[in-house]
Amino acid sequence: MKVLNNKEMRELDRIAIEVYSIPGIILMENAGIAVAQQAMKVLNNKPSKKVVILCGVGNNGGDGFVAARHLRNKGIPLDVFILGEPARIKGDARTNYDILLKLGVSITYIEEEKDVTAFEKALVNDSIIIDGIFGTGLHREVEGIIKEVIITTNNSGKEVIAIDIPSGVNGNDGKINGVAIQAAKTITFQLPKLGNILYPGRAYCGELMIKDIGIPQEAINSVQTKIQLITEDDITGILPQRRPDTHKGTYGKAFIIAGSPGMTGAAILASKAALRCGGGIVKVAVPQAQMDILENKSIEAISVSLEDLQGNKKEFIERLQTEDTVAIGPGCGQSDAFFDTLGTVINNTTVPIVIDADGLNVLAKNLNILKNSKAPCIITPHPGEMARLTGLSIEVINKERIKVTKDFSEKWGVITLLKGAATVIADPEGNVYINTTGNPGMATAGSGDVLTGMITGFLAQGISPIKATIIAAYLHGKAGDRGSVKLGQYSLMAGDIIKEIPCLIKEVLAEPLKKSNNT
Ligand SMILES: NC(=O)C1=CN([C@@H]2O[C@H](COP(=O)(O)OP(=O)(O)OC[C@H]3O[C@@H](n4cnc5c(N)ncnc54)[C@H](O)[C@@H]3O)[C@@H](O)[C@H]2O)[C@@H](O)CC1
Ligand SMILES: Nc1ncnc2c1ncn2[C@@H]1O[C@H](COP(=O)(O)OP(=O)(O)O)[C@@H](O)[C@H]1O
Ligand SMILES: [K+]
Repeated sequence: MKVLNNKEMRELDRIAIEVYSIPGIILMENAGIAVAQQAMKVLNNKPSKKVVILCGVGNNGGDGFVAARHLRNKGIPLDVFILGEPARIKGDARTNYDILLKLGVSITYIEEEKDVTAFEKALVNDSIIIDGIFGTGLHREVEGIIKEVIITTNNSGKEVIAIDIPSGVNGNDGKINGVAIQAAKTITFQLPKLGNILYPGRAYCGELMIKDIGIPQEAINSVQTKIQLITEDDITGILPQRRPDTHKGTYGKAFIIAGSPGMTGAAILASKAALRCGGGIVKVAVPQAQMDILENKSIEAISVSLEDLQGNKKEFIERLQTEDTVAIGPGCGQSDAFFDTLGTVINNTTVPIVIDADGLNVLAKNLNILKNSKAPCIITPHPGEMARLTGLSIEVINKERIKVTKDFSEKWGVITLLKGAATVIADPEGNVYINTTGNPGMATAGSGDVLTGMITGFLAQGISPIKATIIAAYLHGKAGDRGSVKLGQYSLMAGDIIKEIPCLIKEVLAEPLKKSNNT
């Protein structure tokens, strides 16, 4: 699903209105109805009902006026507050404002301190607040009386439904323009905005709902953007069904170089995750001393002595050429011998390579070795590893997650998966995919090793590098979400993420199976 910035959303509205002749007032009506319906759902659980609606003077406020009219028709007591000079209400918003005036709806204009007090007084008992102050038109810091109203709203403890995007959140990047409404629910229209998806804005949205307001698919197709949100629909049906006339070779050979003394777990987690994701044969190169532990804990994986490979480069290169994918890095340590091993892999592999963890830490010593690669490379840094690779601070990386990931992919010709909330994936062509599954319970040792194993398992089966990365990121986060529901975020461990993989894969495979059974 496309994710838009403010300008692209305005362009989409323009195309719907001018090219496809859908009157803007219809879009506003649909938007306002969606908000009113959501408010009714929330109110159904409350003994006494009242809605307080905050409206700015733009179209976000216009949506608020429409919601007010529909709630009034349902007999819901209302207080409408307007923030800003009413003379500035124009166009469709003006039409809807005038209707409210004709209906005699109580409207209070918040211009000075005493009006903020009136707003506070309106917040009685089980009232809820609808936030229609600013949407995609926010363009500078929120100050003065509006800032006060937002702070009062946040301190009130009332449930807030935000229209399109919580007021104060910048739709372009999720940053906060001074202060922002903390919503329980946000209803955004047609497509998510970047500010709904990227932190901190995403945290201000509460539960995000994306409602169709009648913009045609043709209009959506014509908006140029390279940024996509990964959704369940994108994942369902991508994984190939298993045909009866196949064998383990059909599902590919994955070679994972992982683990070192004290970190055998990384190799175990990655190999198990690769097998659970359907890789046919998983071989793991670990130091000789780790082979027994690996074989005890991951009985289906084949172990190989890393020292033997490092000692016999010719055999190492021959082995690399028989694999369908190679992953390198989890728990490997940062020795010179390992840096050399990474160079051997990069120089002699033509199948997709996944580089993670210590693979990235040693890669940071000389990124230019990437230039020798004839293989598609996928790198999976967390912000700390990305800082080592780029020389940027972790703070800058987290503030500019999309730009940093995209720039790195374009510069080095790799697929980059920047971990964290939200995970950003970019390819060398400048396409960006944002993943929002996952939770802070996954901030636990080894969960990145599981992700590496998952990507590797999908790659082994011949799924394209970008698709394998996208599917793995989505399912890894979703497995973490399921695990956290069962065990709690405090107690989730990396191994618990692996346990959730089988059911999730069954679910995303189920849809095309049903389809093929029906034909
Ligand atoms: N046809 C359309 O364009 C549609 C737009 N829709 C709604 O319209 C919204 C966008 O409407 P607008 O473009 O009118 O913009 P907004 O309603 O978000 O806000 C613009 C108004 O707020 C003022 N403003 C912006 N930042 C300010 C600040 N920091 N302090 C004080 N005042 C500030 C601007 O000067 C302008 O008057 C969307 O978020 C969505 O809710 C929906 O009705 C669907 C259809
Ligand atoms: N707050 C969070 N929200 C979503 N996902 C998270 C969060 N914290 C961690 N994760 C995910 O957990 C994984 C952690 O990986 P990583 O830091 O490499 O761990 P390790 O090196 O211990 O294996 C990443 O996929 C990351 O996106
Ligand atoms: K809003």
